[in-house]
Amino acid sequence: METQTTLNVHPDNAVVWHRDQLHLLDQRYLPGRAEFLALESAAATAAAIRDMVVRGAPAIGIAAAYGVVLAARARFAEQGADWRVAIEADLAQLAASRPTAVNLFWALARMRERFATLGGGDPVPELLAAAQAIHDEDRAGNRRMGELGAGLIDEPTEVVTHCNAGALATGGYGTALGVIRSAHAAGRIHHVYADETRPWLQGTRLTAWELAESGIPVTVQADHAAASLLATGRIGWVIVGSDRIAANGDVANKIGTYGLAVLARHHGVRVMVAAPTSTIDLALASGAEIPIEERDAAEVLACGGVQVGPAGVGARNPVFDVTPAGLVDAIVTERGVVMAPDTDKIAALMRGG
Ligand SMILES: CSC[C@H]1O[C@H](OP(=O)(O)O)[C@H](O)[C@@H]1O
Repeated sequence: METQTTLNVHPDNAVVWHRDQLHLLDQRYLPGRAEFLALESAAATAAAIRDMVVRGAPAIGIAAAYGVVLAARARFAEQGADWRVAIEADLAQLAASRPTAVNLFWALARMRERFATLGGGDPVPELLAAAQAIHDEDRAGNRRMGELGAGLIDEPTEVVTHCNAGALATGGYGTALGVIRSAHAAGRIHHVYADETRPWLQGTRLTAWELAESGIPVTVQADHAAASLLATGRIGWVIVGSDRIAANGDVANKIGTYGLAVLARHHGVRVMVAAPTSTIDLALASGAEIPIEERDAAEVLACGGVQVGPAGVGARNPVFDVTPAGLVDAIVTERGVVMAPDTDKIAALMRGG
């Protein structure tokens, strides 16, 4: 883990442990306003995840892991050797922050597993090492996914992406944008069309910023413009991330992904989902069991923080949907690629087969 000497605003620095504090690049206002929030408690970390200061499945898990370190420091100071009992309330608060990204629960479970291995002294040094290992593994895995995903793109093409599955959503480099970065470097992607991704505009604000910073040609489009673009035949792949993948390969991702996948199949465009194996939830047989977060209706009735809908009108705001495995051509993970995913193939991947 590189030691952060300065908090420089960069997509790879969405989550930074710096001078014994957790620093989050506030993604609610990027790219216009770039500032870090410094957090010193699990409660503040849970609030930051809930309020989408930090967002993106792996980044949420990494932030929560550092939130456990903050909790352990406070509980050990208060309770001494009894910190393990008191900290459970903090883990529950972190687990309640957002329901869909399974990486949150995976990271909390991995941190809790370390509790049993610790002695009676200060748990912070070893728990900090555990959180940094989660962070470093995620960043390294994204590089590997980038190589594997780029290898699926057999000729130079243009692609569509949805939401932000970039460095900002992960420990660095990105999942879907990691594939795009690696494929662009290999000369296999020469243009990216980024869906704006209403209502939170992760595409317009975050993906466009990341790709522009990386020197990758990017064009933002209204979400519904993807259909006629796919009809042109110019697009080789739709490349997206994921928040939770069920045991049969069904994929939960940002709202709109399912419709994009239906359109892609209709127009013969392949769909690639890039996600670390920490996003795969073998406990869920299918996507029907994935909890889908509903956020405040006000997010739909506003744009860029400005109310645009009439007062008194209701709105629905599911922020994820589920794409059936049958519409996914490839799931790319750090352990390998699953083509035409199904339960047996996912199980073999997770066994290391
Ligand atoms: C690399 S996971 C990115 C994933 O998370 C996003 O959701 P949110 O911005 O609400 O956290 C979106 O589903 C991305 O594909």
